[in-house]
Amino acid sequence: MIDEEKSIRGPRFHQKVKVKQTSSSYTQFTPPPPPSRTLNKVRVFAQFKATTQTPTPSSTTTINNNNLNKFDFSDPDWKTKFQQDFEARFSLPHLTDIFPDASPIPSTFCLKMRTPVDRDIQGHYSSDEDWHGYINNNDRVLLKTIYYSSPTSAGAECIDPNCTWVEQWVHRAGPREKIYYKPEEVKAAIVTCGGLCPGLNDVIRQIVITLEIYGVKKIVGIPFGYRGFSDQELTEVPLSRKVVQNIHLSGGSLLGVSRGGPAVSNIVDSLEERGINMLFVLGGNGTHAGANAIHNECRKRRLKVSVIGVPKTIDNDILLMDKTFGFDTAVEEAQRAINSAYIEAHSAYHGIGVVKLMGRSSGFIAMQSSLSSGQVDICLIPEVPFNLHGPHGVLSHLKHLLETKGSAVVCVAEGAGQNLLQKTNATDASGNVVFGDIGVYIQQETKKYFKEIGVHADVKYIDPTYMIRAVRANASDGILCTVLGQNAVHGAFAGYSGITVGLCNTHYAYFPIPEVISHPRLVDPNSRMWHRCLTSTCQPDFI
Ligand SMILES: Nc1ncnc2c1ncn2[C@@H]1O[C@H](COP(=O)(O)OP(=O)(O)O)[C@@H](O)[C@H]1O
Ligand SMILES: O=P(O)(O)OC[C@H]1O[C@](O)(COP(=O)(O)O)[C@@H](O)[C@@H]1O
Ligand SMILES: [Mg+2]
Repeated sequence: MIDEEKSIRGPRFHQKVKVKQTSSSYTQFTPPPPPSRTLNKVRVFAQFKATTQTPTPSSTTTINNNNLNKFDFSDPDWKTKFQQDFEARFSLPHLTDIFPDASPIPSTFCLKMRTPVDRDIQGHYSSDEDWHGYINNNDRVLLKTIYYSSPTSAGAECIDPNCTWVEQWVHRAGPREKIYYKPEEVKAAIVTCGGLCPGLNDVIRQIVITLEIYGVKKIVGIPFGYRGFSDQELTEVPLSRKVVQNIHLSGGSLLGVSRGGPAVSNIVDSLEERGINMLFVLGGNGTHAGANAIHNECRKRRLKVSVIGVPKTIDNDILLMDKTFGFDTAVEEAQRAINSAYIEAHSAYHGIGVVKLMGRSSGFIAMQSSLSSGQVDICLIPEVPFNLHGPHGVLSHLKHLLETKGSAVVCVAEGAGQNLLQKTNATDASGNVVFGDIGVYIQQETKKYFKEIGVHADVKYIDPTYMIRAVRANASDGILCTVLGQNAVHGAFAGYSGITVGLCNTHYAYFPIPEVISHPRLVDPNSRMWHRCLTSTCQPDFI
């Protein structure tokens, strides 16, 4: 709906344009006709409903309650309404939402660049050849791929109480044939926020390389997270392929990281002053909340700026993605600590090894590391409550393990069992609650317990958290970082903003930021993966 005229203020975009008030509908997606298998599934539901009573969700059923309260599942049209709502929620904010007259140009991104002679006068590569390597704006990726025939199926993620099959499509990431920025008018900035994570340098490197392939000359790094936008002593870091060529060979971030920082309005002031019109933000939940706020502020000020997130969280706590970069590396590196704890415990008389791994509210690293190592007897995560003391507590099980196996290994996520510790009431500069040290607590309580019952126990505690976070990305994360970095640049040139990029059922997709950070992604205690972990450790419930 075009209904008003406003003046655009922006780093390099001053003109009068007509403005859309709604932020949706950059392209209208018509879902493809359902394949025959889908039709079969619908028939299965029909049979199911006809021959059985409506199943009630059991304790093993996950009903996604995000946005579901507004649907009346007795309405025969609820599925259509759900899909329409889903499509609106996952439509990607685009520059044309506020600049409907912005006209795209043919992409300058081309893979046919054999020799420098192929470049035009400004160093671009010609893309007027008949090349079919582009993503169509209507391409989609299926978000959920399992059809659960019953809400009682293990790990079932259901929308309605019958667990009806509903296709949920998200936007496919990649280079578009038409782009909304002239490379010579782009000043791109990269910022890395929050804590460290393996792979940050790989993503920075790929963003720079891809920007250069589009023909961008002005690329800078903002030092030390959002703080770099306001701290006068911190100056922009000029970036080029030459600068970033080897940075992925070491961990950390070339640009530095930080928590806390200036208000969003100050960050956007700084973007305007610096003439930045593409901002690539690497960070977790908090950083993405900031990126989305920056995107909204840019829209409010009518700036032609693309803000693109790349999810960075070693905790793997971003919604809807197969995994985030750095997580794989963390799991791999954690093996060294778990193995050391095992060797120590196994070599001692009545040895107990305790390893603490990162995971503020999500126990993915602890769960996957325990599964992978096969050396862990007790895995404790924030999502699953446990008692230390009492007949069903962890300590009593440790006693049993010493009696039966002679040694034991405990792997605990940092956010687990916080209810057992005194609250610190402290927060870090970003507002995250500072946790008590559950690893130290378990070590102390274990020593105390075995002393009290007069049983010898040799307890060794390993906290490898910062050693894990600082390593360079492994090969698998290296690939993930590479593709995410490239897709971030493609998303910006395609004219999107307020989006992030992630791996979705082995494909790469763009998501509107709010959809992936509404809450941290958690381990589902009813999921197959957690059940597999329990099968592997043979641990009982500790409640
Ligand atoms: N809700 C928010 N709105 C705007 N900025 C935020 C918000 N939450 C966090 N930030 C900023 O994002 C940055 C990183 O946040 P933090 O929680 O430390 O790490 P992460 O992004 O890894 O979760 C910090 O500079 C912080 O000030
Ligand atoms: O000591 P720091 O830098 O605050 O980092 C500790 C935090 O970093 C993390 O590993 C990841 O946190 P972020 O995703 O917010 O960077 C958490 O598990 C942990 O609580
Ligand atoms: Mg966080």
